[in-house]
Amino acid sequence: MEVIEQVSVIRERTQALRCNGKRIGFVPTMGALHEGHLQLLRASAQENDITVCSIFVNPTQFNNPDDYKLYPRTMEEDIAQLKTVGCDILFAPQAVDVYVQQPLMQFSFGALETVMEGEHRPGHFNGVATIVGKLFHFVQPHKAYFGQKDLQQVAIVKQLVQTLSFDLELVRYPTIREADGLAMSSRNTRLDAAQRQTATALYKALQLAKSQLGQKPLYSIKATVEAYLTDKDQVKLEYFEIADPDTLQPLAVVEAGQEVALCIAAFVGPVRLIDNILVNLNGV
Ligand SMILES: Nc1ncnc2c1ncn2[C@@H]1O[C@H](COP(=O)(O)OP(=O)(O)OP(=O)(O)O)[C@@H](O)[C@H]1O
Ligand SMILES: CC(C)(CO)[C@@H](O)C(=O)[O-]
Ligand code: BAL
Repeated sequence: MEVIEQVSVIRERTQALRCNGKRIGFVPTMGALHEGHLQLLRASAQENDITVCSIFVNPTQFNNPDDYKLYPRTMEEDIAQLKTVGCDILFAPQAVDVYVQQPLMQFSFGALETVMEGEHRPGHFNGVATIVGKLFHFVQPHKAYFGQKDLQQVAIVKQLVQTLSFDLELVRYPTIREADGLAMSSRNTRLDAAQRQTATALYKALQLAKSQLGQKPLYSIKATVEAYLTDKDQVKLEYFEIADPDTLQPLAVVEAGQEVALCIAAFVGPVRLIDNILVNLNGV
């Protein structure tokens, strides 16, 4: 596996690969790799000639300085893992090389950025769109892979691709979970043993809500989830929403045949986690 740090080098490398007719798959990450990332990489390796992974803890998408400072960084282990999943190129740039031009461009994603992650993490999606746009220019992929765990991020990136006419295919890959249901996330490593145990409450809350969909009104389901999590030590719910899976707008009612996204964000101790499931309301 080739490791490239410089923007000018990755540009030249991927440009040459494209000219030679190679199809490039791309998995952008912030490192501290886990099985969720590895599955995206395996899918890319299977579906493309060349797989590029980026590792960059992007400062502009963090709204909380402690979250940025404490974000896990495990480059040596990451490199070892990447070699096992058919990754051809690791792009691991420095912030000074990525952010030469200031100030940042301001994006507008309309209603998509006023709810959930957009509402609770001011500036987050502007930072995500900025770095993802830059990475797409640097890597020039044919196909880019994102996880459903960050469902709203996928919708933002889809809009970015459409608005700026990037010529690539987006893949939304299902969420990979631990055996007890907790969505894999790099931030899970910041949980202590008790918090790790408690963190399963997020997925359980989603399952509880799912079991009531079609049986109870949505406001009552939301109240049930809030009550369930209020009882849990060290858990502070930020939001639970029942939303349209494409627009991410909260729904007031659901209809038979509709697909809905159940989305949650909560602090477990000092660590903010998110999760979601998609539910198809067949026969409701
Ligand atoms: N459990 C998972 N299953 C599938 N894809 C995932 C999972 N976790 C992360 N991804 C995806 O991997 C890509 C890189 O994510 P990132 O590096 O932020 O990891 P992360 O585990 O989501 O970390 P954190 O949530 O702590 O920021 C994103 O597209 C993300 O949605
Ligand atoms: C897409 C991404 C790599 C941009 O920094 C990040 O938001 C992530 O890891 O989900
Ligand atoms: N995995 C999404 C990136 C973030 O939390 O900043």
